[in-house]
Amino acid sequence: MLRIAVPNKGSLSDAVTSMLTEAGYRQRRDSRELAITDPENEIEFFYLRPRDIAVYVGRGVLDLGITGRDLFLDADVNGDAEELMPLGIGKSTFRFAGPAGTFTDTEQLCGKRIATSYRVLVDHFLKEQGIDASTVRLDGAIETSIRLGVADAIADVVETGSTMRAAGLEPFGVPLMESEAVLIGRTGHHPAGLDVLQRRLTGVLVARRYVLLDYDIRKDLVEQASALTPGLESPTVSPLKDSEWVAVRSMVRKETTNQVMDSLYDLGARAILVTAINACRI
Ligand SMILES: Nc1ncnc2c1ncn2[C@@H]1O[C@H](COP(=O)(O)OP(=O)(O)OP(=O)(O)O)[C@@H](O)[C@H]1O
Ligand SMILES: O=P(O)(O)OC[C@H]1O[C@H](OP(=O)(O)OP(=O)(O)O)[C@H](O)[C@@H]1O
Ligand SMILES: [Mg+2]
Repeated sequence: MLRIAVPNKGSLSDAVTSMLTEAGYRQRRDSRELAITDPENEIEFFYLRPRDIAVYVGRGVLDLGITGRDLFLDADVNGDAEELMPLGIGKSTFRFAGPAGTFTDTEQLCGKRIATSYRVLVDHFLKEQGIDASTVRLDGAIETSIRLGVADAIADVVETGSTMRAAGLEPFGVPLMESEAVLIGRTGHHPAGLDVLQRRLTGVLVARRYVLLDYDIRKDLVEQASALTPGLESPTVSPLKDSEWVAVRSMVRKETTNQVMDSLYDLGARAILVTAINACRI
């Protein structure tokens, strides 16, 4: 049985649970459940603090885990765990910030105190950049630390940026990293069932990112139309009763759908239909 750790609460929890449900796995109904078994898929889910997940995987106690890339790196498991695939959810940027108008560059952090919940990540970055600053490890509400005099700057997760703005802070310098939820596994280990899990998760990602586009087009325009809708491999072209025309079916990135439809219409395509993809295996 495959044993996998998933976030029990926080920003990643609901998104990861939805993704696993879409991928056909049983998920807990009650947030007090600590673990559940999905016997049909031979997989066991353990609901753990996202910050701890890399530790369980790195020590080989659990086969796999889903956590934030930033949390994974901050757990500092010495290469015992590795990132297997990004999941496109829980996206954030990790940035330095200070009182508006104070800092413009990370070099100005020399000799300053930086508050963060991600001390390993920040210390590593400072060392790499040769910046001699000290870090203050706090659990949360990092933004308040400057006003209370515990730190001069902060390093924290930014999603929309509204928390920082509300605290009168401004991000500065290059971001330390871009994060999102990732599937992690023990380094060099390939447990039975991992391939199926990855195929299913990829299926969810593709179903979320693409739609199916159908349209009719005059046969002599099919090459030009295919250039607009190349699909993942190659569009399906089927004959119509009217031998001058063909029907084309192709997968298209969701966010480009309307532009592609406009271009197809201008080219002469008609009966352009968009259908959502519920599930797929690529
Ligand atoms: N708006 C956000 N706030 C915090 N973390 C976020 C946000 N958006 C995405 N994330 C990601 O979620 C993970 C942090 O989740 P975690 O559960 O540890 O903290 P949290 O969501 O702040 O919850 P809490 O502070 O209540 O424990 C990180 O990988 C982070 O990059
Ligand atoms: O850029 P935003 O969309 O505003 O989101 C980022 C903020 O959300 C998180 O705080 P959280 O609400 O988890 O509180 P915490 O500091 O107690 O963890 C994080 O630590 C940032 O403060
Ligand atoms: Mg938080």
